[in-house]
Amino acid sequence: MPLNFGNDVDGSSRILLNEPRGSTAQVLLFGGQVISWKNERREELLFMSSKAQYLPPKIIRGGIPVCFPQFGNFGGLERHGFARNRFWALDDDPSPLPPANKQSSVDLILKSTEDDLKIWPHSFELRVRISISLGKLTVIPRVRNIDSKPFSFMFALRNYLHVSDISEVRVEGLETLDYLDNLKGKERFTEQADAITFDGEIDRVYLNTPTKIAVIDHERKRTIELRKEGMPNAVVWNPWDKKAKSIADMGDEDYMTMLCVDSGAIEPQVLLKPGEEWKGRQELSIVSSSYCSGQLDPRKPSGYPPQRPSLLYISLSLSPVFSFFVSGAMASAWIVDGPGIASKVKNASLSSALQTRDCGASIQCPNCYHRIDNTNVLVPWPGLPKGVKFEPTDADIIEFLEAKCGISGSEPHVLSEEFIRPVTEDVGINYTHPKNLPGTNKDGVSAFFVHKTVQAYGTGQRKRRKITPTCLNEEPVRWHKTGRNKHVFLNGVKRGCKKIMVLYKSARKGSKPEKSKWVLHQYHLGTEGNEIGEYVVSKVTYQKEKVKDEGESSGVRGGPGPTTPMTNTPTPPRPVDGVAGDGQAFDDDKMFDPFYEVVNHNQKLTKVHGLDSIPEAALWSKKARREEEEVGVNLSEDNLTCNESIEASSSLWENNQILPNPSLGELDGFALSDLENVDLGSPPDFLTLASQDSLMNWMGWL
Ligand SMILES: O=P(O)(O)OC[C@H]1O[C@@H](O)[C@H](O)[C@@H](O)[C@@H]1O
Repeated sequence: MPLNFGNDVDGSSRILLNEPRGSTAQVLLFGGQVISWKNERREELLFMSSKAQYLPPKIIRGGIPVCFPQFGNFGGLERHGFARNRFWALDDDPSPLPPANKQSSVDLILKSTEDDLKIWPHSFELRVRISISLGKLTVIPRVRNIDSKPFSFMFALRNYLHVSDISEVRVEGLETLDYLDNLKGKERFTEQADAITFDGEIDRVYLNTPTKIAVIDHERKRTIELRKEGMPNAVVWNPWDKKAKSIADMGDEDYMTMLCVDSGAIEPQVLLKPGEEWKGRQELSIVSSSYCSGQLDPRKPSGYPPQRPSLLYISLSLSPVFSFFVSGAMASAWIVDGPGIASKVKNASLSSALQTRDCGASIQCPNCYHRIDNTNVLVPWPGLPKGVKFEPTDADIIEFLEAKCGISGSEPHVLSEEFIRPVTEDVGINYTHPKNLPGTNKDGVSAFFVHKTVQAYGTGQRKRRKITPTCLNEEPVRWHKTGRNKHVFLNGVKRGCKKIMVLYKSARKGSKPEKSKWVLHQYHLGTEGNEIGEYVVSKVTYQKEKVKDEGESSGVRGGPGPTTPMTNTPTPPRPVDGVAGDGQAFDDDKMFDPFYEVVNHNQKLTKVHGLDSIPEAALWSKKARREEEEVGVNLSEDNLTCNESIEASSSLWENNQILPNPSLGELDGFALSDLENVDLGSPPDFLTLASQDSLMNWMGWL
């Protein structure tokens, strides 16, 4: 396939790279420079100055300029060398690299000219291969010495990253390293901060850096991971306001939305003998909303601040996505050696000292960056601390599903991979009694499963929710949908749906089906009636009696304040279609408004909706109710399910002989108890403690 070219206003060509999911990159022959990289949502990931000039031989401020054969003013040549303001050519012979797939990759070459040799007397060939794949931009630079004498050079890829707000950005992976400070005459310092944050000009060349560096953009909930080979330096540059004003091709406020984190071979320089070739590699990839410190290069030294006793609310490292609540001093309270997380640690090819220090189990508060000290655990494989509860929000689960179904283009969060367990058996979650599911417990801690949509729904339109007893004395039970589906919003956009189901023991003749305390939340992508994606997440919970526990009340409400604010799943705009938010579920006015009685005095409605109808009515907004009154009773698939349950469980009920009692007292109790089940949206601001036993059980299953 031929390369895709676009023409610039100045007549020069830009090469357009694209990959099937829609991400793109643009590359100029001038400077061999990437000037744009967009993800599949067409979001630009690289910064381009608002005053960028495309006027060769002027440099272009933004994208990824190539600095060669010098970086900055580390030598006597023009700043950052001359490669960035030369016209490069397409490289037809990128050997020894195999020919590029031209749809997503381009090979460029810059050869020294007569004029260049006057400035820098070394014959060279500088090549870059630029390729994109889903969520990733790769640059492979090579320098070949075609001279008769050795030469040394510097090389850097200046990555102008586009960030939402520089003061909300953090760079991880450079802590404890030495750097040369360009603002202080290249004096050498040691990085003291746990992570680099920005509140002023910065211009540093970090030495001996690890292969992975993370640029975490809190506001955008996005992390760019920089992986590099052959380039031991990382440069961090932001001119801040004063310097930005002095840079002609930079807008006064541009510094707020940019950060350069460069890969470089600067100090030491690269020495090449005649005929030799140097090769580097850089990958920039988007790591969805979260990132785990422990995943950074394990070779990096880690500093741990002294442990803080007392209560801590923590979230895994860089993102407030997965929430945990931890109680008590943590020194000796680690759950260890579950075959899930811990087995990874065991398998890591690290010394045992490093495994216990930086094994992926280290956990950091996203607000104060306090990292829990796990250096003093007695047992060798730290896992999760005592009392830690995996409690993703609805939005987290939808994000996980998007990643799992390949829709977001990012990898599922590392913890979601650990805790949302895949079920591959033909028998889906819906057909197994929840008490028999692995990892479930009656302590109020939820178990999470991801499984194929077909395993959730069976075949056809009807949703199979009847659970076949596994032994003779087991009662038949069935999931009943309760309440309306709840839309789940990501950044204000409806991206998924949550169905809430309660397990009922099927009714015997003459009695009502008896509600159990098992609750199932089933999440799918898309909107109601337009479900998409191959997978569904099921969250199974046994609702514990609400007993006021000392630990809970002190820890959850009245205890010393956590150091970090809780995850804030953005409150979505109120849906226009009348779906109630969690807050509405407890709105007494709505629960006991006149419409409520109307619904339940309407025999037809009561019969059709059956058990599902009452909490649903309580949850409806008035607007939705009015709409439904106008259009009449809507026989949804859930109504069918109810009919299905009627057939299966009770002939009396089927014959409408045991309608729910429409008296207020009965309805009151009924609605309230069901509403307890209906809540269960995003977790509350402070989570209750999970028992260590339940986690042990869970991890045992893992
Ligand atoms: O304006 P340029 O040449 O792209 O360089 C930008 C900055 O790059 C930094 O690396 C240099 O240390 C600064 O001195 C310089 O201002």
